[in-house]
Amino acid sequence: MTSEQKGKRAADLSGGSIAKDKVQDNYKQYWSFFRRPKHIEAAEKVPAFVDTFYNLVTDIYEWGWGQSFHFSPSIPGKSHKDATQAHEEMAVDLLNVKPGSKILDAGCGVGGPMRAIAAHSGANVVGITINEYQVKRAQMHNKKAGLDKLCDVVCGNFLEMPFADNTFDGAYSIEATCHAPELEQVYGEIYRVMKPGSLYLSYEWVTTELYRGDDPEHVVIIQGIERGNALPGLRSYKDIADVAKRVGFEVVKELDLAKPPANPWWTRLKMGRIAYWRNHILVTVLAWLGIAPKGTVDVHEMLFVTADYLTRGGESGIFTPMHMILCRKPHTS
Ligand SMILES: C=C(CC[C@@H](C)[C@H]1CC[C@H]2C3=CC[C@H]4[C@H](C)[C@@H](O)CC[C@]4(C)[C@H]3CC[C@]12C)C(C)C
Ligand SMILES: C[S@@+](CC[C@H](N)C(=O)[O-])C[C@H]1O[C@@H](n2cnc3c(N)ncnc32)[C@H](O)[C@@H]1O
Repeated sequence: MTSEQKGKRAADLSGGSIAKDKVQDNYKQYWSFFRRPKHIEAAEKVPAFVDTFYNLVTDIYEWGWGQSFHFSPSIPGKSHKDATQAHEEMAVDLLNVKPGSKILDAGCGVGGPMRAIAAHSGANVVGITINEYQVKRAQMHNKKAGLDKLCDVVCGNFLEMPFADNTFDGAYSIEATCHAPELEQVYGEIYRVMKPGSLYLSYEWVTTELYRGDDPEHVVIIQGIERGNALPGLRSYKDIADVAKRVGFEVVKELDLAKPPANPWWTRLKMGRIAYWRNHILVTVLAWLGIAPKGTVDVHEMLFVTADYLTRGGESGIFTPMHMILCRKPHTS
């Protein structure tokens, strides 16, 4: 059984691993990072800040989006679910792995991509996430989908992974390495744990060639995207291949999957607007009744605003969440 099981219900919204009465404080703490920019600039503080963010948003994401926490180009005549799955399967097809091989999912969320990829390829997937609550959710979903033999999940930091050198036959990361304070650190770690000759694919969040740092509107949009998605600072598309090469990878392919002929990835966000209002009312009532933790309304409002910044980033073409890079770890390094 591989298809996604029915997701979270609004009445099950929690603060992840945070105690119910601490959700509001953690939300304030999340914002305090942006009031003291030095804190997000201090690289060692970033994983804790990202962990707090995912405690706050994981249930809302699952409830309102599904088990795959990423975007995909929309495909005419296909559902969001099918378009998401196609985007995930493409990643593993490019890795060229055989059934039984062992691949890494760096930043695996609650494992939507991992399950689709394991089911499609027959590969064993090991996922890593900084967030303990996501580990529990992912393990539960893996079991429910009958994929727990192929899929394993570890709680840890992808900047220093608990895996030996040359462990994996391939690796991928889907919209996750944008959380790393230094891309070089996470690419370096992924490179270390991959076997020589194997491939790594990443879908990166970046600013595009249309972004102008001297255009105030561009700056507002990008800042809005960073603040609503726990990003220590969006990179330019230009930096990705340079970093990959610097850690030792050969770059096999690099392209922005959002560019035409792909259909816009942000239509799903725009189409959801009526549902977001319904969700807002539901969350407000549940929080008022004491069923959802205090603070859930604030988190939901933050995501509501974020959806708008993301849409503006997509429509203006200054931002893409699917700058794809495919790299090989050379045989001799
Ligand atoms: C890769 C990352 C996350 C990408 C997306 C999965 C999420 C980005 C914004 C999220 C959402 C925005 C609006 C929410 C809405 C108000 C609520 O009612 C239901 C959930 C949303 C649609 C939510 C779902 C997930 C996102 C689309 C980042 C973090 C690097
Ligand atoms: C937007 S989610 C994407 C999840 C998954 N790839 C998907 O598409 O569903 C980003 C993921 O990266 C993980 N992550 C971010 N920083 C991390 C770190 N330093 N170490 C491990 N995981 C991290 C988060 O915990 C989260 O699971």
